[in-house]
Amino acid sequence: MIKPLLTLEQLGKTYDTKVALHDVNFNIYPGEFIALVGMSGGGKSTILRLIAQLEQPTTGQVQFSDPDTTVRVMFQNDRLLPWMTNLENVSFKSKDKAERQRAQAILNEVGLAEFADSYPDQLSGGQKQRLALARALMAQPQLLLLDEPLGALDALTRRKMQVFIAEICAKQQLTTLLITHDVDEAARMADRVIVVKDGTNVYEADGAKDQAAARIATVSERILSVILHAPATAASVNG
Ligand SMILES: Nc1ncnc2c1ncn2[C@@H]1O[C@H](COP(=O)(O)OP(=O)(O)OP(=O)(O)O)[C@@H](O)[C@H]1O
Repeated sequence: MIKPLLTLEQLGKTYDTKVALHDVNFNIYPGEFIALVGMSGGGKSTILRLIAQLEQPTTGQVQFSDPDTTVRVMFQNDRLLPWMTNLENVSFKSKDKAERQRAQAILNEVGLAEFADSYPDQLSGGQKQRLALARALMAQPQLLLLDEPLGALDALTRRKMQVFIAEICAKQQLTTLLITHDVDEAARMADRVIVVKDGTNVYEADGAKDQAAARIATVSERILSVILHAPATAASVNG
């Protein structure tokens, strides 16, 4: 049996009296692309912050099979440094020649070869997100967390970036967790879609990655119906 990269076990988070998460249980396996989808306030970002260890859970745990697993997060707000060139944003101004060459190779990989010496403000929204992705890839993460990375893009650029990111992650067999409000995006990009509702994971569906449009539509419809209608009870967790 394949060992999970990490396990979320009975995970819960309470802020003062507000229960943000309760009874979250799922595994993430090496190489898979998971999407967490659900309505605003459901708890998706809290799950991501607990996985990234930016916060500690109130109950339960996030258990990595290897405690040295490298995790990187890419946010919607691209967090690029405007005073550094695009190459420096990826290499973090490393003095090491091999590191600079690796940064340039990653820039080439994300289609920004000719933008190495310009600055983030000279890039379009989609290009900025490619740069943010390049920066995350530079760390050679075993787990990439994507927190609504495409939310600010226009519809066409967003579609292009969905394909682009899914292809890069598949090519590098990079374990990826995407958070999104967009049910179609989840179905299109992920191997597995987990619906998060009222602070817990209520449903899982196989994604439709690389499949025909009709299948994506069917998967999306099923997920949407769960988001809108299924009660978020413990009995339906993973059901
Ligand atoms: N620091 C905090 N203090 C108090 N409550 C919080 C805090 N962070 C999150 N919450 C609450 O926890 C719940 C889950 O929030 P979370 O941001 O995880 O949801 P989400 O599904 O990611 O929403 P969105 O899609 O809008 O980002 C919400 O009710 C939110 O108000």
